[in-house]
Amino acid sequence: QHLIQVINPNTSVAMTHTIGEAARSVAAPTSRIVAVCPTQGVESIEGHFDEAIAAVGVLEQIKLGKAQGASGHVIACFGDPGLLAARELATGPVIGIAEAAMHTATLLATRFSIVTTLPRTVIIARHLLRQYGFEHHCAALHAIDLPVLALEDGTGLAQQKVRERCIQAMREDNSGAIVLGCGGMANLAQELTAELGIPVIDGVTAAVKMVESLIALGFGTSKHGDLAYPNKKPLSGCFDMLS
Ligand SMILES: O=C(O)C[C@H]1NC(=O)NC1=O
Repeated sequence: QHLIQVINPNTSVAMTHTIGEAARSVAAPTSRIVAVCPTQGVESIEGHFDEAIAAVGVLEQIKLGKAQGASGHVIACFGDPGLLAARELATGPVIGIAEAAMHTATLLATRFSIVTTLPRTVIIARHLLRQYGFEHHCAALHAIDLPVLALEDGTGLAQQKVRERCIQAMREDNSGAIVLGCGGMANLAQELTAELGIPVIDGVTAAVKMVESLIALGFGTSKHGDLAYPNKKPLSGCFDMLS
């Protein structure tokens, strides 16, 4: 059995549950999924400020996951906050849900669209497309213009908006696939794929399978170069927990 730690970088317990359930729904019998979120931080991540705060919580969870024997880690927020810092700390593979969903989309279609929450998250997704080299693969980005936690408010409004935006994207963008741009949308992908007849990709499930593949191939995060373990030095104040 391999323990795979799935980290929801925001502190929403409801979203952590949604993410954990999605991860378990695709996990191999040889995988044990543990879904966690930071003990302190921000309840939803909707910009660079939130991502900076969340990144510290991600690092704390990576450290805890390593101590529990995790073979790999998923960062289950569409901004992939703290991804490279987490890779320095980790021994096993660390996959962000944005990169996982984007990579998966490029294996299934020549162009994909992204449906996410807020307009400002669309801009951050553009930064990620550039960082990961997928700018030319992404036909368009759409926002449902609702806050992240609307996905957990129980009204179903956000889920309906995601569905409408996906249908619109399929009609207008000439994309062969759609990427869901929020960890809280993880439980929508399967139904939307069946209804729309094109791959609607959630990064949580995609990342879990990628981590499993890398573990099965015998790969961990490279420790040669800039993802080597951090240089040892004293960490003061609240950062002592990362020592
Ligand atoms: O920015 C977003 O919409 C997505 C991102 N925020 C968050 O708290 N979890 C996420 O996946």
